[in-house]
Amino acid sequence: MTDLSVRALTAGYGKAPVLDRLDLDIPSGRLTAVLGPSGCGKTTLLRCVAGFLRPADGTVTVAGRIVAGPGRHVPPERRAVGIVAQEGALFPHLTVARNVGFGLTSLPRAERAPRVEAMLELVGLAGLGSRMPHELSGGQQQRVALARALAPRPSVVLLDEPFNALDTALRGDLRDDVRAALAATGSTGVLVTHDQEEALSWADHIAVLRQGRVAQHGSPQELYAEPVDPWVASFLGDAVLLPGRHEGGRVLTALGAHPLTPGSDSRLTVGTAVLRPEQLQLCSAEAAPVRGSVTRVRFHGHDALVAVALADGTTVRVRHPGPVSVVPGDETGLRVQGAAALRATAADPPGAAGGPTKKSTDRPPRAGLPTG
Ligand SMILES: Nc1ncnc2c1ncn2[C@@H]1O[C@H](COP(=O)(O)OP(=O)(O)OP(=O)(O)O)[C@@H](O)[C@H]1O
Repeated sequence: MTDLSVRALTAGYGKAPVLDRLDLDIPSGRLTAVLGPSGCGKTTLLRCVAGFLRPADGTVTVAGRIVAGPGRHVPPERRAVGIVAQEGALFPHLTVARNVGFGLTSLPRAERAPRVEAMLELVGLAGLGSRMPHELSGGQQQRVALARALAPRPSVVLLDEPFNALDTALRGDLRDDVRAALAATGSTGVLVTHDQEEALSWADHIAVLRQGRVAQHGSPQELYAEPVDPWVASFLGDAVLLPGRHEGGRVLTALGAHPLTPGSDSRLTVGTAVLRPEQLQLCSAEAAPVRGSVTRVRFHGHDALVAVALADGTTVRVRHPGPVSVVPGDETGLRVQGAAALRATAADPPGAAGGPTKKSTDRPPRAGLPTG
């Protein structure tokens, strides 16, 4: 079942559309992250769903009702869509309780105060209804914004990068609490973000946007293990991309022979093999099937990323748990665990990877990694 469905949505601000016949189904009662590089159209999509922007073409359906389509534009307040903006956007002259109760005009007066109190309790702010927004911390303001969005029992809650302005420690806690509040109300949540880690760790479902279209959608696990192409692989976490050849159910790369992931197209004979740096292990050079020379070590606390140049000049990156004893210049052996996905190398549409983009944060796929 789906609470939000978008079909062939085309929208933008000038001649060239930002969203280009975009299709997307958001599963009901789940949390979906809409993830993509800056400028790919995430906020534009959200604005079309919320009703702040009229699409040029296509439809938006919320809880089975078309709210935007040819000749149809339901105003934002009648769409059953709640919104949590980047920085709360609370009404500064209203108390917390009046902010939360703002959308409850259709509720009988006697039921409003209990509903506001229940929402404040849900977001961990019971008893703070009489405060003014400026008397709250940034995290508390975001909680109020969530309570306000949930109060009218919307079909869908849109969260537009709501954790961005908060420091790292607070972000983690608030994310967990927002997740719990959405789950407790059975809400369908849509989080717009460009933070891959946030999407992977927070969402049940991810839709990756690239240049106004959905490049891939599915569970975080599916997308990480079976990215549809090298661009999605690189965008969603670190990837080791190597020329690969399919032979008898295995992929042959400069790192050896690897089983093919179940989602790989077995008819593809050559392409780009996708591995993750945590699948690679350092080992002693003597007995190793593959050897290389360490060119860089980056220590991150919980793990270290080690760049290793292979004999053919390709550089690959290894994620090693905890501290690591090798230093640049050392010879090391490499082992690979698990399966590799094999994807068509030219799967990207023209300009999608490394080509001109409206903003420049699209990360191109890399075959191996640069040294230094
Ligand atoms: N009001 C506007 N008028 C004209 N162009 C706009 C407007 N808003 C956004 N754009 C352009 O539309 C494109 C998509 O913008 P959008 O805000 O949807 O991207 P985004 O994926 O949300 O990016 P970010 O992650 O940086 O917020 C960008 O090229 C942007 O410059």
